[in-house]
Amino acid sequence: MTKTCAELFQGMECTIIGDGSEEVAGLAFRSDAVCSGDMFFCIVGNVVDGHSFAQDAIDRGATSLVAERKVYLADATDVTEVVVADSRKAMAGAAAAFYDHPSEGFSLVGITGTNGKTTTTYLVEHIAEVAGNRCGVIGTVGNKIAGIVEKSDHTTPESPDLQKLFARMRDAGCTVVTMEVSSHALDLKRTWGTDFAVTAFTNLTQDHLDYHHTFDDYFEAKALLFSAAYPARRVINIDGAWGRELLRRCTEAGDEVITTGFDTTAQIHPLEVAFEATRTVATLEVRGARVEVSYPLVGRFNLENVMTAFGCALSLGIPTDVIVRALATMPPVPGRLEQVPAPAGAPVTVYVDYAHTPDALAKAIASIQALSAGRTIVVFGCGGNRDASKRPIMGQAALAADLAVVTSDNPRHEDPRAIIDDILAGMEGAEGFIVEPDRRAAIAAAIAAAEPGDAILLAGKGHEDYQLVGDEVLAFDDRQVAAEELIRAFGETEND
Ligand SMILES: CC(=O)N[C@H]1[C@@H](OP(=O)(O)OP(=O)(O)OC[C@H]2O[C@@H](n3ccc(=O)[nH]c3=O)[C@H](O)[C@@H]2O)O[C@H](CO)[C@@H](O)[C@@H]1O[C@H](C)C(=O)N[C@@H](C)C(=O)N[C@H](CCC(=O)O)C(=O)O
Ligand SMILES: Nc1ncnc2c1ncn2[C@@H]1O[C@H](COP(=O)(O)OP(=O)(O)OP(=O)(O)O)[C@@H](O)[C@H]1O
Repeated sequence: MTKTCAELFQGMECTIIGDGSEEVAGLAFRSDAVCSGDMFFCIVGNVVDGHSFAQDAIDRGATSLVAERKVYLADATDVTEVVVADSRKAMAGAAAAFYDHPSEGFSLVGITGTNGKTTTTYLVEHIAEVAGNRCGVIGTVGNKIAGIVEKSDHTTPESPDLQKLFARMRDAGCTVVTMEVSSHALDLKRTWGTDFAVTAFTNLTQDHLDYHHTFDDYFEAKALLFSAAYPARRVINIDGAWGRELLRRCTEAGDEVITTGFDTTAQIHPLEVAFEATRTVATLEVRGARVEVSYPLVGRFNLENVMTAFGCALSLGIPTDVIVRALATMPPVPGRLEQVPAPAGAPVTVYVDYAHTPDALAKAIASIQALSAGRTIVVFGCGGNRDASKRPIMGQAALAADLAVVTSDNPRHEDPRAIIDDILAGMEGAEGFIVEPDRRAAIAAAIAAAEPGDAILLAGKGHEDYQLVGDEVLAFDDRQVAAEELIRAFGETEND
């Protein structure tokens, strides 16, 4: 059912210039995407001022404008103009109203943190499904409605796209939706006006300082999800100082909190753990009770994600025995410590992992080392036109492996060799690493350098099946390339 302009802004502080009674057909924030009857939101961006596209939007058929200053109207036109203090907040609020506040129609779990968001959302989805829910998922790998996956452009979509997606999930009968909430999204108010049942924090380590500039600002963006703007039950990993600060704030605010982590004071923490080749078996203390879990994910960091997901599931009211049963059958998460199929008898094991932050790279290398008796070889690079300050730290982290192969990872508009030079600044004094800007050749070099029993970690691209070079999206899938190079090195027959 369509809404009028005035209905979308009911209860919001704004000045409506014009009639306000016409129906709004849709919401647009890009002038070139405007359709007839749309409401166009003028947003002051980091690159351009969206107010300068108001005329363009009207010419394309917009019948109402939302702006932070009066931009368009000569007095007697049939275009309604809504003047607000903050166009992004207004857009998110109007979008929630446009779709009848869909997030109130299911239990929404919002997960934020530098690493582990995707994995934790998948874990919560699986547990909720086993508990009998129909689920929606929103995140980096794609959006899922009751098991059907769609590609996504953003980890957390812009508010009109997000609310539309929520509405589709509500209309499809989803009872639990689990979503990744990026720091960009929180800062840009994409989730404003959304009703969360549970918000969860995984960790905070270096990333995205190209956008947030300082660690404090990065943290404050994440912390918004735990502020009065988003009342919810909280799940907080308290292994790091940032998590403990969040806990302090949430406790002070009187929020209901479940703490998780290796920290023995956490309400959910491990007592004993065995990291096996294809699964992890652990005894957890869960709010004072001993709980045995066994799940087919590997790596120490995944235990952190499992504990966070456990906390989210308890916050949703899912019983412990159902959570334990669900964890036992957890499907793999695409591109997260995923083993590449190898020819029979190939003496090396190759893993693909999405580690593209220094902390993730360090933890992925440590996880591989714990799984493998041989040496660990890491192939990695850093993205172009993204946080350059993390490059030398990634280089340093890679030195934990026995051999590092430095290569390209979505160079975008930067020269791959210049990116590699930034990485090498963190590897000064180290010996024996290989530099190979061509990612396929780098993977081949790692396989050629491997000795029987070695494990190779291809870090950075995970589930991605492309390489971003300039404006081009070139087909490139680490999993496929590694499988081909393994066949080239060791023959044709594949293992199961
Ligand atoms: C850094 C960032 O997030 N930027 C977002 C921001 O862009 P901006 O402030 O630069 O916008 P701008 O280009 O100056 O334009 C200002 C306004 O004019 C409008 N415009 C612009 C040109 C035009 O011809 N017509 C028009 O109407 C734009 O739609 C915009 O509303 O606002 C735009 C929409 O208003 C977003 O599309 C854009 O996301 C860009 C595409 C992006 O790449 N974002 C990434 C970094 C992002 O959000 N990533 C996180 C996850 C990160 C992670 O964890 O890895 C995510 O949640 O996806
Ligand atoms: N709890 C964790 N702590 C540190 N590193 C982790 C953790 N969980 C996953 N990782 C590492 O981060 C990589 C990405 O994991 P995941 O996709 O779950 O995180 P994310 O927060 O969604 O990342 P992004 O925001 O970049 O999509 C994994 O491949 C792994 O290397």
